[in-house]
Amino acid sequence: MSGNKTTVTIIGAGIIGGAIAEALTPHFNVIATRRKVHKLNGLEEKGVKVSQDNRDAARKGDVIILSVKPSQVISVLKEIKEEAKGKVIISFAAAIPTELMKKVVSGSKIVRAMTNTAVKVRKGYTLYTHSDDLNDEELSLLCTIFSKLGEKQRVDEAHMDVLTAMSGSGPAYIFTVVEAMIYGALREGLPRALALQAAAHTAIGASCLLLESGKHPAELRDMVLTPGGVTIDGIYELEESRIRTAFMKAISAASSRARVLSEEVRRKAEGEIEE
Ligand SMILES: NC(=O)C1=CN([C@@H]2O[C@H](COP(=O)(O)OP(=O)(O)OC[C@H]3O[C@@H](n4cnc5c(N)ncnc54)[C@H](OP(=O)(O)O)[C@@H]3O)[C@@H](O)[C@H]2O)C=CC1
Ligand SMILES: O=C(O)[C@@H]1CCC=N1
Repeated sequence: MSGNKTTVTIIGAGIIGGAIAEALTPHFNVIATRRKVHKLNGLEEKGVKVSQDNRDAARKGDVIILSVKPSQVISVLKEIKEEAKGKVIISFAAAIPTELMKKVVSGSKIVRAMTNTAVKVRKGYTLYTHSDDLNDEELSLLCTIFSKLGEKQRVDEAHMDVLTAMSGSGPAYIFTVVEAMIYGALREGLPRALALQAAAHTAIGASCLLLESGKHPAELRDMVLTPGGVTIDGIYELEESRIRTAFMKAISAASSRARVLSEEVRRKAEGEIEE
């Protein structure tokens, strides 16, 4: 705690850690680390304290966020083990189970979270699961931290790999769809900027309608299909391209990759823990 504010330490402030640092800075004291510390100059200008020293940053943090690559999680946990004792560690790494992290830092309380790059505009969707040793104050702090990133939801850890493939990876799929729609419009001669605005606002509107109406997407899609009208011809083309199969396969492939990654890290970590 520095002054009245809680200190949040972010270890591995790259794409997602940097976005989290920016989102939390107005509300907390934030310390961010990475090895190439000069790359954090932009964050420093926004009020984040930057450092190369993970252990010192972990010592100063009331809560520690880990946003290094999955393959780096275990070695960073070992490095900060003493400084993180008794504290909450929130890992945003894909595919690393809480139980594996707990083996390395048994004296810390572990939260496994997944969010997405929409944190940059405070519209992230954060899924999280945690060990059962967090007290009410820590749980409340957790909710405050996640709500500064966008929407949040606690889930069963069994769902985390698929949710990583859905919500963590999801912006990449949505951008693929939006990009493809823009290309379609360009083929028809629409100006580039107008095509982008039309695709992006349509995506926002459709998402809001889906969430607010509570209706199934199939029902909402049907409402757009005027008999003998325009949209059904577009949908006919998409169905011929097996677009739904393509997306189903994408989610399955990414989920499988998360499970493989998890196994790879576990095997490597178990070797290191036994040493
Ligand atoms: N990108 C995304 O959309 C999402 C990513 N994630 C998860 O977040 C994590 C990070 O992903 P992402 O931000 O994309 O990757 P990045 O490579 O952008 O970020 C990782 C950061 O960790 C730093 N780092 C590496 N080793 C250390 C170390 N020993 N000590 C301190 N910092 C270190 C790296 O900087 P340097 O080399 O300078 O040390 C780098 O900036 C992953 O585990 C990923 O699964 C979760 C949700 C979404
Ligand atoms: O692709 C990845 O592994 C990370 C996790 C979710 C989004 N990016």
